[in-house]
Amino acid sequence: MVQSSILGFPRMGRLRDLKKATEAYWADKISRDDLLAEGKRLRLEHWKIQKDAGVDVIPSNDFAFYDQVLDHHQLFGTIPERYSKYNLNPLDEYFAMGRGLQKEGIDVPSLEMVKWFDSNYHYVKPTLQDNQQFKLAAEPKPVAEFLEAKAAGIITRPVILGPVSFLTLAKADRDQTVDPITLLEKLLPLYVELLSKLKAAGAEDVQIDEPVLVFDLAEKSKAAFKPAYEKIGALGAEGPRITLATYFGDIVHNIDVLADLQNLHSIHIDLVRNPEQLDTVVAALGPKQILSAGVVDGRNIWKTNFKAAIEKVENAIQKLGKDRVIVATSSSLLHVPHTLASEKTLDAEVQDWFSFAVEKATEVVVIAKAVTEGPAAVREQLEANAKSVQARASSARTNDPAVKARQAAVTPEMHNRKSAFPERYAEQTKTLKLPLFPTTTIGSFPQTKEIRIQRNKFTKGEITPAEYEKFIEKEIQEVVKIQEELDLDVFVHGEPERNDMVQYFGERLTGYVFTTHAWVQSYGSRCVRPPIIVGDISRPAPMTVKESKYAASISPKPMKGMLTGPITCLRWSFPRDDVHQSVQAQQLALALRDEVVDLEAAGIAVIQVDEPALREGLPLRTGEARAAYLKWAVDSFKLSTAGVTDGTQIHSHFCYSEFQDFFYAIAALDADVLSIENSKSDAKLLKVFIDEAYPRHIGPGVYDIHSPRVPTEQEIKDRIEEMLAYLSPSQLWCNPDCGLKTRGWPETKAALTAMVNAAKYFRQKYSQ
Ligand SMILES: Nc1nc2c(c(=O)[nH]1)N[C@@H](CNc1ccc(C(=O)N[C@@H](CCC(=O)N[C@@H](CCC(=O)N[C@@H](CCC(=O)O)C(=O)O)C(=O)O)C(=O)O)cc1)CN2
Ligand code: MET
Ligand SMILES: [Zn+2]
Repeated sequence: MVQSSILGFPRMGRLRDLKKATEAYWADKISRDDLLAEGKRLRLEHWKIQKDAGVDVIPSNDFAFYDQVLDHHQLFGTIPERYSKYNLNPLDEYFAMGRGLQKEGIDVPSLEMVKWFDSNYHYVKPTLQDNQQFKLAAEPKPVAEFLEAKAAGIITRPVILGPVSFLTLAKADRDQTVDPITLLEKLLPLYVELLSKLKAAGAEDVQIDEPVLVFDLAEKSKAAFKPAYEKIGALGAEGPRITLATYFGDIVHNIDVLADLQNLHSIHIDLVRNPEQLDTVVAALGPKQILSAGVVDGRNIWKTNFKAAIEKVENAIQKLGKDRVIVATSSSLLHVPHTLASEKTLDAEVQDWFSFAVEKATEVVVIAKAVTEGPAAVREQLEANAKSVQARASSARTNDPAVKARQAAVTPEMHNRKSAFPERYAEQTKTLKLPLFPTTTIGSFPQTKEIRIQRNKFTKGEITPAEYEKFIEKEIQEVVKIQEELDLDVFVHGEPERNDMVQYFGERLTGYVFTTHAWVQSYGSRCVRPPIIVGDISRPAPMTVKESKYAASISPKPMKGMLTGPITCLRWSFPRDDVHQSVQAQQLALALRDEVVDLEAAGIAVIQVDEPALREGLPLRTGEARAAYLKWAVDSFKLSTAGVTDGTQIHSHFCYSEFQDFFYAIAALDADVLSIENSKSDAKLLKVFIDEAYPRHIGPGVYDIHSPRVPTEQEIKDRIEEMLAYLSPSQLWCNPDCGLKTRGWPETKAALTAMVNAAKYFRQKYSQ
């Protein structure tokens, strides 16, 4: 019998229950026991959903209160001393690492958070010491959660991050020099101990994720697989059967590693992203090894094409036999929303094209049944599926001849500004007249409860568009006044009208549909509701001009217009899977180009086009694919921004990624001013500016906005001082790491006051 399996389930709950409980706990509105109980309730509910759907292999330990990678810090006893020294209870210590803590004499920033592979999920980077010791937690979470499920009558397959991935994704702590992979020998006994404990608790199977196998691995990481899995495999019958899971790419370039993994029970591969790897991987399996075939997409919301998925699985069965193949999701379902059943406002035509986590659970079961018992056993489901796949392929929604015609008319010149930076800058200074170390913010100001309540009322029709507009104007007045008081140099309107920087644009563009409950975890308690691209994209009307124009009309200082760039709109949406992403990006770029030109015409002389997702779209492996991506991605940004005159200053913004090895691409965008997250990634990034001899203006973030912690003026001065070792005073801007929407007002004002004071200090110093 061919089994069905899921690699991980979204943990927020149907109505973002985990987010609500976690934030209530942080606000001291519920107790620790309440939060722990809510976590337990959600885990149970999610196991039951999968069990009721008929899924054979159900994951556990895929749950986390903040991030599943961060969990391993407590699991392995690698909590940096700056957190452990307070002897907090484990939950608070865990949140302190995730989001920092500033309370009752405690003042500690969070650990660094970065993108999880090429997704919009963020993990907390394991951070290790030169003299790192490891110690398995007394009650390891994977064991506890396995037992919890078992007590409810559900036998699960616990998931843990593998040792090679844990160490490869880790970094040395600030001021430490250790290369984490060299700690393998010390770490391995903990895996052995944990696996024995899991086995003793009754776990027959464990999923060990080694997603780094899809990278071009450094030799040291690659060589670590052999000793790691020899040791783990040596447990034999004393340990559980191991499924080694890879996803988000193929493992063909690392196929020789499989020879060292022959004592593992099964190997999971992503056959949605890279179906062509099947033959190579099958050929490299040991004689008894099982293939876990990831054929149901864990990263997108399109209904699985059963016919195509069944063909892939049948292909594997032909070579391996029915008892050596498992049907699985391509990756964890963490990246898709909970259930389509919550969507009450989607057009029926498109609703039938989608499948979220709950629906995907049924999909793996149907596919497994089809290949086990034959198609007749699930005839009805197969017929219904073929019908929706066909309906989507032939829908008039997907094809807009006017958009196609406009794309055909794009010329190379449309990608370039009229003059080079020095001439542009000369024009810009005529109108802008900025001081040295100009201060600005990244766009959003706190999205207060009041803003969300008013927007909610507006969405529900409880207040009129005019009333909502009036409310937004009042908010803009407020942030303009505050920016005046803070004495910032380039103002923003604060983005109060935006629910999210991508969703907002999705809601205003033709070719998109959007949802009401389709939330996906982005980091910690924060979620996004990615809009869905279903057809060709165009802009029926200006999207941001009204608010920017209003803000400029009441502000004495330059007002920065604020847009989300084409690549970020694409990456943070659920994209189409029927046309290449470069086509979708160009359509977005053309829509945004019109918006940029309209903003300029409305008198907005500084326009920021955010592209924080540019880096995450970079193919995970080096080589030709990367060059091809960068060509169309950079072109899309340039196409969206190059319609303006020299005197209009184009800014762009980057955050949430490691940029050291990517700065050349950001430089290629030819933006006049960049703001780039820097405050947690040490001086590595700064060094690049010298290496690249970066010629334009730049504001590396001077403080971390992900934490409620307020930086001191001295800290900010130290940051700027550090930057001045790499950049000249005339090119440096002063700004936070990212937008302030997730922050409260008191900490925002305090932090910006410190920032403005620090900028003034250097302005004074360098103007003498
Ligand atoms: N798409 C996207 N990806 C991104 C980022 C980003 O800004 N956008 N930033 C980076 C980090 N990720 C982030 C992701 C989310 C949030 C964030 O603040 N999310 C909000 C939700 C934002 C939102 O869409 N809010 C809506 C809906 C708000 C809401 O919850 N409404 C309530 C009702 C209103 C109420 O009583 O609060 C409901 O629907 O139940 C709005 O403002 O209108 C949250 O989780 O709290 C921040 C950063 C990288 N990736
Ligand atoms: N302009 C946006 C903001 O300030 C940029 C955010 S990047 C994730 O929120
Ligand atoms: Zn940002």
